[in-house]
Amino acid sequence: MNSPVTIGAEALPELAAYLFRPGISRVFVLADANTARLCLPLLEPQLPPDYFLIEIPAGEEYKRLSVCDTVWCQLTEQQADRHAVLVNLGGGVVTDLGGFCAALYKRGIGFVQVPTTLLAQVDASVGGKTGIDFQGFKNQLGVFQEPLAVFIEPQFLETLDPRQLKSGYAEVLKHWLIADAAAFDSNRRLGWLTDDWAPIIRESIALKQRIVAQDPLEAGPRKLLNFGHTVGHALESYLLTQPGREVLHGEAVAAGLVCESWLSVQRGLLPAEDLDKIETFVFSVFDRIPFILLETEAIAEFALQDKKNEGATINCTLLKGIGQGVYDQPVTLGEIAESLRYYHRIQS
Ligand SMILES: NC(=O)c1ccc[n+]([C@@H]2O[C@H](COP(=O)([O-])OP(=O)(O)OC[C@H]3O[C@@H](n4cnc5c(N)ncnc54)[C@H](O)[C@@H]3O)[C@@H](O)[C@H]2O)c1
Ligand SMILES: O=C(O)C(=O)C[C@@H](O)[C@H](O)[C@H](O)COP(=O)(O)O
Ligand SMILES: [Zn+2]
Repeated sequence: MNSPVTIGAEALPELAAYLFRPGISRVFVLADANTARLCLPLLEPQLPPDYFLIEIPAGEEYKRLSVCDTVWCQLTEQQADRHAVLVNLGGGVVTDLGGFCAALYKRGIGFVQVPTTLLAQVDASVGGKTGIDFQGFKNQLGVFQEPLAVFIEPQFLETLDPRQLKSGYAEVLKHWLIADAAAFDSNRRLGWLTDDWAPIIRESIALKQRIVAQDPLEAGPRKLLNFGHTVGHALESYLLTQPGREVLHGEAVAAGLVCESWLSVQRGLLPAEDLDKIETFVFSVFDRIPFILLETEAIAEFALQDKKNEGATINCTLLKGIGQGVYDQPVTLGEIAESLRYYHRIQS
């Protein structure tokens, strides 16, 4: 069942009411260095006075096991019991890692998500995927565990870097491509920037929750939400191994949307003019990610660890039209590399 989500100015007051309920022994807040500084001041008046802050460093490189160790150590030192609640205040790194830590601590304590990036507000905070990166592979360790509730205050986005806003927009675009052709069409005319994110957040969350409700453990239709991620995660993971060339999750997903749309055309599923519309929209928002042709095979190899795969078969989510995703489409390593070469060609 989907967790309850509150979006808007009422979100933080509702969180306060939630945390003051009887039965919660202590409130722990997990934040990264940036959200502790920039977002905690807005949240703090809503927290019980004896809350305990656990602060971790910011960035994807810290979505890793050693950081979970420090979180579990602090929970243990503070004698957190099973009735403690962890409030994850941050972007997708904090909501993924915090959810994972909460799910494992004493076999599971409750957690709530307070997402502070656009990416986490439209995607990462809902649906119950939690996890960390391992051995260079994205989200290699994780569990499905729904939060107790999600509280979304769009005001947090006011301090967010525009590059991070764009990164979140890639997941919004993904949602439209798999299931909402009308939104894709109207927004490609309007452009990506807005000063009112609330309606976009509301619609994205509703669309994601509809899909998750059908298939919470990703045995079938939830794979639609992974469109762009077979190639996107491969590119993101490869570039994480290249100091100074790291890209944001959403930036890699945006490239993945183009590559996997191209694969959809190659399969005869998507008309070429739709690929053209998708590319035009993507490149109106995102810069091209630079890599050289010699790197395409090494990037593609990361797709061998994709979680949708079955044995040696790489299963991709593709499009059979704008707004119509289709999952479990086998593709070869060679085709993935070819899609990256296509992306490289349109870069130059
Ligand atoms: N679980 C899921 O369903 C799901 C979905 C999509 C992405 N993800 C994961 O989410 C992660 C990416 O999340 P992200 O893009 O939010 O990155 P992030 O958590 O690293 O946040 C991006 C940066 O913004 C800073 N920040 C956060 N909120 C801020 C604010 N309000 N003002 C100023 N700075 C702020 C952070 O400190 C960080 O430096 C990836 O690891 C990805 O795999 C998970
Ligand atoms: O919620 C989902 O399902 C998704 O696939 C959403 C993705 O945007 C997200 O990046 C997710 O973490 C990817 O999961 P993974 O199973 O491919 O690691
Ligand atoms: Zn994603």
